[in-house]
Amino acid sequence: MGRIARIRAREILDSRGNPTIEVEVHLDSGFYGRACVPSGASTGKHEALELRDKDKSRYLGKGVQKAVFNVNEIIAPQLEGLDSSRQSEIDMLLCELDGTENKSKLGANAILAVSMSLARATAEELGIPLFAYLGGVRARVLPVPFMNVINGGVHADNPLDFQEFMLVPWGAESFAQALRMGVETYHTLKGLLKEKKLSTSVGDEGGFAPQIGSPEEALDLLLFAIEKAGYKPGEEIALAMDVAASELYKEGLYHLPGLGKILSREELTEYYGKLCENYPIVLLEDPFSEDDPEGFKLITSKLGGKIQIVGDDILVTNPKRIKWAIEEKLCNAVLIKLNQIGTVTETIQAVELAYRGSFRAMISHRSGETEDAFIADLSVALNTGQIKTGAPARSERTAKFNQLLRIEEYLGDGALFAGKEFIKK
Ligand SMILES: O=C(O)[C@@H](CO)OP(=O)(O)O
Ligand SMILES: [Mg+2]
Repeated sequence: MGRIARIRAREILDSRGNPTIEVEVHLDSGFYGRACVPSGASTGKHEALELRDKDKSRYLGKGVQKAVFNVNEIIAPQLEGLDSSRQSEIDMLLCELDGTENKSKLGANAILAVSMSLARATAEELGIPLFAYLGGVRARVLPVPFMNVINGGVHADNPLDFQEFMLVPWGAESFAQALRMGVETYHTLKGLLKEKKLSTSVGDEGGFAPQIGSPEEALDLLLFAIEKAGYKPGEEIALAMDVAASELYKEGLYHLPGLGKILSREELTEYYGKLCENYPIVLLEDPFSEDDPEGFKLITSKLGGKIQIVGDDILVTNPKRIKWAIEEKLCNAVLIKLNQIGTVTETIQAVELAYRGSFRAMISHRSGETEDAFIADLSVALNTGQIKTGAPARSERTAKFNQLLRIEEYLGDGALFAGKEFIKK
């Protein structure tokens, strides 16, 4: 296999106009792989460290020149000459070179960009698609797209307390059909908002950010849009929410200013129970704070038999934390974000661990994204059956949807759309 000849990093921009890192790994055979790293806004405090320069004279302190330097000057000399197909070995070497628990020395952004472009370079050299390189012959499940069409929380400037309201077109026969169902509903929703004289401006992930405060109002709008677009709510298109509750948690209570309420863990659980009775909700992400495992335990005991309870901030794609969540029955699914942990190998390990504990896994984008569609390939490679990558109307999000369309076409009759089976409890 090809040997690593040269590694180059550079500073580019993400979808929020903030700097991020891009890396190219060139092999001696002439093939190369390129990858860009995304960036979160509602980040978990146990995430691997995203290295930023803090030099206020450049990009208001958000530059990533230090991470670029670490790749070009520290990582590259160590990796040059190595066989690029030894992904897990090289990923472990990267962890060793860093030497810290949270990749704070070299930066998880620097390390991940190398890890991802390494995988891509090898796939290029082998002449096979990235998903096939990462997943082999088993990789054939096209995920149900969880489409975040109403944004709130720290991703939007509206009063909605909950961060994401998602369409789940799980009744489709193929990914392409699921995407079309979601897109039609998205455009119908836009018309509906206009009719109601509500704003059609969008949040960070391309979902609308109307000036509404209650989750019920958002969910009603979605139900109405689904029906108006000609689909059956629940049966054909279900709903999901990422509450991102770490952002709402202060001194043991959940502050919901948009709704005009401050709720205890028990009251919030009751509220979720009612929402799930009244709406076809199939998944709740981060319903409680990363600092409130008791809340997670409570809701999983109450609703975990019916719907997916997904841990994002609380688990941060970290195998150790996922193990803890399985043992303690904190939730029954895990959100998977490459940059929360920092290498491709550890991300795959996190998913495998989740499966062994009978957890579901959902591959996810970040609110600050790039044109890189790595996660689309990853979702098929690992047969997760579910992906969330925003609304279908901004290029950094459609890049992932479009890549999934290509993969489905490439797999032909071998493709299997996840549908309800991968989502339903
Ligand atoms: O909370 C989340 O799940 C993500 C992605 O939707 O947001 P962020 O990237 O801001 O952490
Ligand atoms: Mg989340």
